[in-house]
Amino acid sequence: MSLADTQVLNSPVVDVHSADEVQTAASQSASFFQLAMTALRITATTTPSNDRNNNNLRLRKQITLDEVSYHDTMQDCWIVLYDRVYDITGFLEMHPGGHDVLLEHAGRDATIAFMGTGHSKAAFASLKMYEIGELPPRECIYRCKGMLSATAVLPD
Ligand code: HEM
Repeated sequence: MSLADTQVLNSPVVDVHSADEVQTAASQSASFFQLAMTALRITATTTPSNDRNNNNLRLRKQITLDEVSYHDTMQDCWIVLYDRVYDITGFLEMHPGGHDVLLEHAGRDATIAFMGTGHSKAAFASLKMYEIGELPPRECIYRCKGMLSATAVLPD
């Protein structure tokens, strides 16, 4: 190997870029970063698994059981299912199981009755339309930190 070859091998690799190239690369990686962050945010708000155990990132109005209890009539009917509060006034007459079973739980937690009647996935999905808030953490019994059971069946 000649001396010239040794010098080439030992010389540091110098990558020369113009200021424009550097700027373009920087702005490309910045926009990639923004894109990635946006994707993360979308995933965080739409992935059900983030919604478990009170880690939900969607902000819901907190409504106490006491407040729910005032809405217990045919004209103003709220129920609680899996710690979420639903205003089902407009749904009473449309319920395939009849309005009376719903009214029996007006102003109360209806989760156990709802569970026991084996509702379909479609019924679970339709809950979203009536959701108006959630119980404060101290009143939650299904979506609590450390909860081991029931999480697999919770609606989103
Ligand atoms: C907002 C809450 C509720 C929604 C959106 C809802 C929705 C539905 C839907 C879509 C069905 C038809 C079958 C199915 O797709 O599963 C159904 C049936 C039924 N629901 Fe509900 N339901 C609600 C709350 C309740 C509650 C609290 C009870 C309490 C007992 C109840 C009792 C029944 C019964 C007994 C049936 C069966 C009717 C039959 O097949 O003859 N539902 N419900």
